[in-house]
Amino acid sequence: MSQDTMQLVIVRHGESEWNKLNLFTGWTDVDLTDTGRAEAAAGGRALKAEGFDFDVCYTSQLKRAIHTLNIILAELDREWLPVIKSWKLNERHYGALQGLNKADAAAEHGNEQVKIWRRSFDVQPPALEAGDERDPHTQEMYRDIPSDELPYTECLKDCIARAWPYFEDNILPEMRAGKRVLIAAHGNSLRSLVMKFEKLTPEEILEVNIPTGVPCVYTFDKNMNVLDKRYIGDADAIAAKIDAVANQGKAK
Ligand SMILES: O=C(O)[C@H](O)COP(=O)(O)O
Repeated sequence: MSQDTMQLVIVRHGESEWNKLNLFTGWTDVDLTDTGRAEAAAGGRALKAEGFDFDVCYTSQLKRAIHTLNIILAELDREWLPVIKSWKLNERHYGALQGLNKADAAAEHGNEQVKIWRRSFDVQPPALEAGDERDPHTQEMYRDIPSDELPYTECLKDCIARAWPYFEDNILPEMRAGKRVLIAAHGNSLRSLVMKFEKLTPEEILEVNIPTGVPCVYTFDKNMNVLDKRYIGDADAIAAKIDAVANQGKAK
């Protein structure tokens, strides 16, 4: 990397148990499926084949992202790298939709409503009731997080409001210092970063879907303008995966 450019690799976790069942997941802490583990391993091998190396890694507090990162690091023989976990990179909180089937929700509420819940910039899904068993305020995982920072639901705008300052305050300084950074996170926490990286409008981000387990490399100039963006892997297979994500919210 020349001193004038900065490189960042982002990867969405591989297929999770709830991706497979097509359930709204959000902060539900489900694991990867065998397919998801295989996707992560393939992503790691693709990075290795292209000669990528990293100095520091970031992920969320959710095991599907953590395990994806671990599998990639194993493929790269870099399990010793520092890994920083933050809830600020968690998936967008899907509120009371968490646990519902996306296609069933579309059959009940219509494809358009489900697309708004999934992809709109500033429409929140219905919120959890305080004390619901899914309420992060009651979960051990978040016991150190100030209660007023934890959500009951989030739209993309809310997710950006926590993920972007985290990126600017913690990750960007490492990139500016010349560190090669890998982020393993989630469909919508990564869409939050992508919207800011690519300066997309709310209309443009609506059509962005991120495939599972495929590393995406960004090259920035020192003012964080994107010079290049590319997914690593077979273009047709990646396009099919992106389509599959977009179609998850359609009635069968
Ligand atoms: O939280 C979820 O259900 C997924 O991780 C992302 O879902 P989406 O593509 O429906 O937003």
